[in-house]
Amino acid sequence: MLNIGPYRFQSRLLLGTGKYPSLDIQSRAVQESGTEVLTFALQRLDLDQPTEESFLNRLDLKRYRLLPNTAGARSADEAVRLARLARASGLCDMVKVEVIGDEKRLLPDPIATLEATRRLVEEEFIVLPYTGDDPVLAQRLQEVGAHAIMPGASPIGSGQGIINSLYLSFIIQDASVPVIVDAGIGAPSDAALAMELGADGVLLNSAVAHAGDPVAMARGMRLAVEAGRLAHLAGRIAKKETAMASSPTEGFVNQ
Ligand SMILES: CC(=O)[C@@H](O)[C@H](O)COP(=O)(O)O
Repeated sequence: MLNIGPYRFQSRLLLGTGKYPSLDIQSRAVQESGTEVLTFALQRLDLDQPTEESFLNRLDLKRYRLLPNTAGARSADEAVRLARLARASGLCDMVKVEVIGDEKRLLPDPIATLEATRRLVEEEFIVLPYTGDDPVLAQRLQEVGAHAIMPGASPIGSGQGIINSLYLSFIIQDASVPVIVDAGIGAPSDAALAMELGADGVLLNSAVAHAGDPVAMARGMRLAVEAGRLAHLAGRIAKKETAMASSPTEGFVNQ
């Protein structure tokens, strides 16, 4: 069970909703993924025209918890404003803080992210900041009350998978809130590795939305997250430098 603030989830896969080839494919991929949490950029929604065709009209929203994100924000002020807008529109009190500080690489601004997180926690939001893979910043975010930490595996949309598994492990080891690896996941093997390292969940979008068959990839990601979690709980074997026969070599009758 994944616990984020007051919310409980069976699925550990959180899914983005941008850039699918069609709304029909998106809604089938969402179902196939088994996700219970859907994230979307608040800036993409026209809150004044809720009847406009959007994924929100296609899905049975009782089955999902919405996680609006502040993508597009370039300062703590903008992120806080977007989060307030989401709450005022009755969307959800859970928010993914995303403040970009490097436009070219879409990397998060650590200082603005920390500031926005602190202010939104004070305003009693359930706050999930998207951050780099810096273990010290992850600690600071927890100190100001973040309900989960979402370190990037690699730049958003890059599909490069986990660049720094060591730092990610440090964040996971020290965390007292859920760690959800967010952004840069390219293939199910990346998602499985994040879970094997001990992450509590994975958030991804591009790897499914841009796949040749998004619906099949959504299923692949679901299975990978489940497999990685099982492997983490089961405990993998240690890596050895030398070979070791996997069949017993003693005690046979012909010896
Ligand atoms: C949808 C969303 O929140 C993205 O900003 C997120 O970070 C996913 O990144 P990928 O598209 O790389 O999976």
